Amino acid sequence: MSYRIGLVGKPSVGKSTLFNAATMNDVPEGAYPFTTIDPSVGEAYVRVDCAAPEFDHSCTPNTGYCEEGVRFVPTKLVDVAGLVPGAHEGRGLGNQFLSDLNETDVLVHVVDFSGETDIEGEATEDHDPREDIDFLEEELDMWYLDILEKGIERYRSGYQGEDRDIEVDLADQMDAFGINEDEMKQVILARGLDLDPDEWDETDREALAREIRLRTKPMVVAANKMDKPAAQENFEAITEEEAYDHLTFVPVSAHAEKALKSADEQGVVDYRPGDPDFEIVGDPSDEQEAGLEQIREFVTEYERTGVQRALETALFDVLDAIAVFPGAEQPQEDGTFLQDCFVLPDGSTAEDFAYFLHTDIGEGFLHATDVRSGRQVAADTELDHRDVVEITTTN
Ligand SMILES: Nc1nc2c(ncn2[C@@H]2O[C@H](COP(=O)(O)OP(=O)(O)OP(=O)(O)O)[C@@H](O)[C@H]2O)c(=O)[nH]1
Repeated sequence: MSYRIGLVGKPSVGKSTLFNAATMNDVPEGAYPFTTIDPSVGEAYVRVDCAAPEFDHSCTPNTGYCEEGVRFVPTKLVDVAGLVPGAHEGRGLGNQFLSDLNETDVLVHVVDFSGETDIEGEATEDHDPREDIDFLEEELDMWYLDILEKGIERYRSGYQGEDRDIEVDLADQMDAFGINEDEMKQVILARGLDLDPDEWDETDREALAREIRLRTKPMVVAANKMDKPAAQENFEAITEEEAYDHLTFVPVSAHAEKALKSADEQGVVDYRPGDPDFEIVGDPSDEQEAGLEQIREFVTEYERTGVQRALETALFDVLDAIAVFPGAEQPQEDGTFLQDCFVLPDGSTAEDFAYFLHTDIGEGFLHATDVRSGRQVAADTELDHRDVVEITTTN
């Protein structure tokens, strides 16, 4: 499997700029693990510190690429179009939008923090970005609530037989969100509720829907247009507020990332995507140089342009996924080394990893070796981010 990061946002917030910047990559031909004719799905990369230098070898990536010790691991970026606010007029989110959302593992909500686009995406001044953040969350919660209510009806109708447990019917109904019975039960009990929906009032049902949404559709807010002073002010204020503690914010200038990647392609700068700085190596015009220096000020202050960081935060912080290298201490006979780096769910064990590589490897699993320490690792040991693991099988 490959993770899918969904990019959402109302019109004119810079979603296309961010999508293009993240997927505009000068990678060697044949480095693409998947080709797609769907323009809304692009290949982006997440950065992982390569393990190869620790073994004094260079890696030979099968997919993605490696630049000076940083591995760029492919991930899918999906432009989920169709977030057109209007639900305040009772329109709600479109079905296509919702079904596309279902196919993503984590969301990056692009919000124009400069306040220069109104809720419909038209140019304005002093628009409050909180409205956009709240809007998407509330709409998602209503969507979840709708499905939760259907699950409750299903339980009440006794459709699945008399002795069904509520968590079973709810988990069945909400299957597409990837929540199982145990997790459903946990959510209900954590809210201090009985396992009987007749005891729940509307507030309880709304709270359950929200909790399930937060667990199954985690989100990063990409605070875009942070190169503008108004955006910076909004960012400072909003990220301080308790009401937004449950969200992860990343300051972004999609503009800056795109400009740096273009300048890098033109040979004007040397820039590795996601780095906190760049070097001017070509011969820019005065105007271009002034623009680049402005960008430098921004990336220095905010440490990076934020485009890479938004994607990495989504996978590695919000989803808590881990990147694992299958490998051995020495290069293969053909000279290849650490060809792969896979992104796996949080909590993956050595055995899960074996099955991930191939069913035969999973079925023949004997033991795993942590290549750094040379120690054997049991089947049920949870792996860590950046582990290098060799699997030994019976066949
Ligand atoms: N200052 C600034 N402007 C940006 C940034 N990112 C995008 N923009 C500008 O914002 C406007 C909208 O950007 P788009 O990328 O077209 O926005 P979108 O969200 O894809 O809009 P639609 O295509 O209408 O859905 C353009 O004029 C961009 O140049 C940024 O980081 N900083």
